[in-house]
Amino acid sequence: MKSIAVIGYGVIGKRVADAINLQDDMKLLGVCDVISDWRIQNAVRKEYDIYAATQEAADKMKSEGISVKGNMQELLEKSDLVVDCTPKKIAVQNVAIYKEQNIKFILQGGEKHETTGHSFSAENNYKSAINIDATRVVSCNTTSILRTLTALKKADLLDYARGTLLRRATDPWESHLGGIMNTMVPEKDIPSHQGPDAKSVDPDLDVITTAIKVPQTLSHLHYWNVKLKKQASKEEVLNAFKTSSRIKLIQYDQGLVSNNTIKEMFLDMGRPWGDMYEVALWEDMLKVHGDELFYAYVVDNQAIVIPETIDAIRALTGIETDGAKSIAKTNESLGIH
Ligand SMILES: NC(=O)c1ccc[n+]([C@@H]2O[C@H](COP(=O)([O-])OP(=O)(O)OC[C@H]3O[C@@H](n4cnc5c(N)ncnc54)[C@H](O)[C@@H]3O)[C@@H](O)[C@H]2O)c1
Repeated sequence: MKSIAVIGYGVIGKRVADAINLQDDMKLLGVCDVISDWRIQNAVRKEYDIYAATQEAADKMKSEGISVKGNMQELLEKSDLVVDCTPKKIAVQNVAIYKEQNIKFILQGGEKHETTGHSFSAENNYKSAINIDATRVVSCNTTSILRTLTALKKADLLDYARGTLLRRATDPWESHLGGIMNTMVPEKDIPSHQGPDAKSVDPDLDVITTAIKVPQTLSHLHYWNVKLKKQASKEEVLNAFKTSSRIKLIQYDQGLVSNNTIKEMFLDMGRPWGDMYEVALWEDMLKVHGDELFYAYVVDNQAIVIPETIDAIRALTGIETDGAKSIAKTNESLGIH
């Protein structure tokens, strides 16, 4: 049983902590943060051991009646692996501490590939992460790109892919602080960073992305134009996507006509926070025209990297050397069917 620490109990960290807690081959040792408000009270309610990243944070937590188990160093000393879910610029500073402590670590997509030298997407490169010291679970958008293009690649259908990403402006809980309203903000640079980022996992992919920020908070929406290696039928393409357990084919004709209706369905399903770990790809919208393929999907940015992180823990600690088995185990625990 491997002992896992989570540093940063925010949007991603709290979900990763719960997901670790659901596994029978790893143990959540504790969560570490600097906050002392309602956000960390969620961890108190769940009876997680709470560690403070700084002395100042420890004092504040104690003054709020939070029982502090120890400091970050003490948590790391007891752990086999740490998942750092702090914001960018902070995680990168923690890397020196993890290396000094000689502890395996996983960073999230806000960090650069160079920080770990390995980037992870379970269905693509699980094998290359087995027993290594560090990886970066790529961002929500990049994870969706890799899942979909890997499925096409494995079916020997993929020549090249060009995608346009409509990106949510901010996370729901922070929408009082920022985000855009009544406008759309295109990214100046083409390609946007997500296409090149997918190549940090799979350098062979020929993928170019453009991106635009849109005024809503629920999820991202991607439109893709793919050049296939040969003329194919819609059925062949769908069969390729069906080989991924983390792509969910959805029907526009079933009333799933927007990102808010999709979110509502996942809330109805009883998923925590209405989380959608899968890429929701419209089956009836998908079109094949000769050797050209067109499709669109929705990405729940807050949820999609959670199963990936659990698989990355199994790979790095070596508790499962078969990627397919890890994916199946993670899926079962999170209700991905
Ligand atoms: N939010 C998303 O949709 C999303 C999706 C995919 C990947 N990511 C990536 O995940 C990472 C975390 O993002 P997030 O959205 O969860 O951020 P967040 O701001 O919601 O949470 C970060 C947490 O880290 C804590 N923190 C800050 N400084 C700390 C320190 N020194 N020690 C310990 N804890 C500290 C904060 O208090 C907060 O609770 C980033 O790399 C981000 O790019 C985010």
